[in-house]
Parts: sequence; structure tokens; C-alpha cells
Amino acid sequence: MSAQDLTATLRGRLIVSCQAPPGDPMRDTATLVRLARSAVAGGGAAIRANEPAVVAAISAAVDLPVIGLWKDGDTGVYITPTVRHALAVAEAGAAVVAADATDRPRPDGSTFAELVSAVHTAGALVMADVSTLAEGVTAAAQGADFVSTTLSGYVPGTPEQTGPDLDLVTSLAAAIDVPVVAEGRINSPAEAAEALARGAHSVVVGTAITAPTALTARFVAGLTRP
Ligand SMILES: CC(=O)N[C@H](C=O)[C@@H](O)[C@H](O)[C@H](O)COP(=O)(O)O
Repeated sequence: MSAQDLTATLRGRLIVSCQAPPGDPMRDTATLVRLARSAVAGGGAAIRANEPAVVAAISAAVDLPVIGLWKDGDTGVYITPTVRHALAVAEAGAAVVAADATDRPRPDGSTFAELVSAVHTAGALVMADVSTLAEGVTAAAQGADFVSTTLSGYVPGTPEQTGPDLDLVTSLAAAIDVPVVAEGRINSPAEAAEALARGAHSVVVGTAITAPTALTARFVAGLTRP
């Protein structure tokens, strides 16, 4: 799908992230495919999914674009950290490859611009996962097709928040021409709508829809608070 067509498809819509962390009972390809099917049934516009095998299974099972990534570890640059990871995700059938576009060095020494070029040559689009306005501006200039607030709050120096970084959505939307995606800690339909009102093109929701372990833990914590 062209960047133009996908942009039109996702405008004002919900992208459902169907992921489960290592060790979680939901971390099972068939289970994640069922989550993706539920996201389709509920009206989601696209699926965000982790690891080539899961991207391939969900792409085969649902008729929605898949935004694929490949997490390798959980510190430093871990979301699709190298060109090799990015090409494997594209090869698995992702319409869009999401990758870390923070200003930290990548483990293979590549630049984000090189990753964008390789993914475009493979026929897929790129979503830049950023943590700051400056990173989003740079990623857009380097050819990213979408810029997402995914990593705000997860990179040292970025604001720690329990909710989404709506100020980053606002500032990115004012600064760049590529579509801005609001992602990270969106916990309610009202927060999702607020992100759109602040200029987001689309909204990604993961935990609040697809993570029963984390959601259970939130309720348990709520019961045990003094
Ligand atoms: C920081 C990081 O690694 N984010 C990951 C990116 O794919 C996922 O673990 C998140 O679930 C996703 O961004 C959606 O966010 P939330 O689950 O908060 O709705």
C-alpha cells in the first residue's frame, strides 16, 4: 500500500497493538492472532505486532495493515534495532516497519536514514518510534512515513507519566508534515480522542485493550493501596 493510501486509511482511526511480553501467558502466536481478530471485530484500522513470525501469522489472518516491529532485549535501542531486524519484519508481510528513531547509537552502527532506505527498497513504509520533538523532526527529515510518540517516558530524560505524552503529540503535529501517531499509555477512549484533538493522525492502544496480565495487576494494586 502506498504511503498516501495508508495515511488515508488510518486517519482518525485506532491501531491496536497485539503484543505480550516475554513470560506472559498471552505470548503465543495463535493467541495474538485471536487478539488481532478481536481488534478487527471491534473496528480497529490496523494491528501493531512484534516479531516476524507473529507479523506473518497476523498478516495472513486479518485483512488489515500490520505495523510490524521486532523487539530485541528491553534496554537501549531494542525496537527493531538493526537493518537486519527491519528487513525481516518487512519480509514477514508488514505494511509498515516500526523502528526506534531515538538519537541513541544503533547496535549495527547503522543510521535511521539507512534503515528507512532499506525498508523502502523492500516495499514497506516506516514508523519512527521517538521520545522527543527533536527526534521526530529528524526522523521526518530522514524519510519516515509516520512518527509515533512510542518511546516518550521510556528513554532517560523524557517525562515519566502515567498517561500519554499529549504535549509531545501537540508539538510534533505542529512541527512536521508526516502523520503523527499517538502511542504509549493511552488508557481510555477519552485520552485517545484527546490525542486526535491535539493533532494526532491515528492512535495506538496496546495495554488497555490487549494485556490482561497488566490490567489485572492494575486492579490488584488499586485494591491494596492504603
Ligand atoms: C515502550 C515500548 O516498548 N512500547 C512497545 C512498542 O511497541 C509496546 O510495548 C507498547 O505496548 C506499545 O507501544 C503500546 O503502548 P501501550 O501498551 O502503553 O498502549
